[in-house]
Amino acid sequence: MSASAALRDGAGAPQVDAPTRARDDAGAWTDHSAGAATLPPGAAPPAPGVRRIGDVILDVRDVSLAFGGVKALTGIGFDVREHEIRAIIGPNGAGKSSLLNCINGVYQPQSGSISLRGRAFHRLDPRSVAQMGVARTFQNLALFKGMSVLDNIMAGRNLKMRSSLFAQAFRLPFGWGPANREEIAHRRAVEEIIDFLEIQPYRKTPVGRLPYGLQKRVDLGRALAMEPSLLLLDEPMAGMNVEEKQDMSRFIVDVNDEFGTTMVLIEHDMGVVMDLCDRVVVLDYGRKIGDGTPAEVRGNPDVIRAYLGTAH
Ligand SMILES: Nc1ncnc2c1ncn2[C@@H]1O[C@H](COP(=O)(O)OP(=O)(O)OP(=O)(O)O)[C@@H](O)[C@H]1O
Repeated sequence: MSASAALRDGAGAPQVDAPTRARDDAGAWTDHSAGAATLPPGAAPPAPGVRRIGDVILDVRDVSLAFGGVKALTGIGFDVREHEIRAIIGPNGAGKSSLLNCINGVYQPQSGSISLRGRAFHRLDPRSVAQMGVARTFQNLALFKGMSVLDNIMAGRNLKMRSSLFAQAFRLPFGWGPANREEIAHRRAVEEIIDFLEIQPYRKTPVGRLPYGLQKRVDLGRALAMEPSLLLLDEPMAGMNVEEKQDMSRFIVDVNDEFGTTMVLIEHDMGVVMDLCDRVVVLDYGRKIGDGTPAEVRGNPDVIRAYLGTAH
């Protein structure tokens, strides 16, 4: 199926099953679990634990970024609301990764502003942005392939560890001392993530020996270990087969439901985008050409033209 057909039909190739509950095109809540009913737009979610879209937490205003003569982003503005799943889509080279890299502090835009809960990111490095609660997964995985699943996720916990390297290096024996107590608490948190992502059988397996889909799940676990309030997912389904995509879709919905984590994801599979996301930003040649619900974006002539390749 062509990209334009996928966009029109809201289906990627291959199609991924819808998660257990989602919003329909009119913004109504739909719970696909047994006995669930569709609520009118704006109505309260159907059950406790199901997310409520809140106020704007990430505000991107008029962001421009150039690499020499290449304008990667021009005057981009959009917002993300608490508990929302937001997608960034666009053809290759549209500027999606550059935008994510601006949001997590890897790139400093030449103009514009980005703020999280009213706090501007200006000139903040990636570590400081991470300390503000922004975590990220990577298109090409950022895992230590020779280390176990457990140790990789533990490494993601690093930012939350308070005791100094000195204290960790000179632990007191028999489990005493703050560094030991802290490590026990962090290990417990990591084990909970491993249970949540259903990767217990692989906890001691070196990540490099796992199938690609499971490695992507470990990368998600590494990011979750930071307990982020905003999670940036760079092509979480890239390179996956249908079954792996279904699993990852379910975990994204579950993370959003159970932890209330707000998410921004870059994704090429239109079926995934249309099923999972509340609102979609569309980029093309570094400019924003669409922004709205999946239904709005799907019917936007500029977006259709960009995907047909006739917009330029
Ligand atoms: N570090 C860099 N140095 C120079 N040019 C860059 C750099 N990063 C991105 N670009 C350019 O900026 C533009 C946007 O690239 P970007 O990777 O953000 O697009 P994308 O939408 O993520 O593409 P894809 O879907 O192929 O990953 C492209 O023209 C790219 O060549």
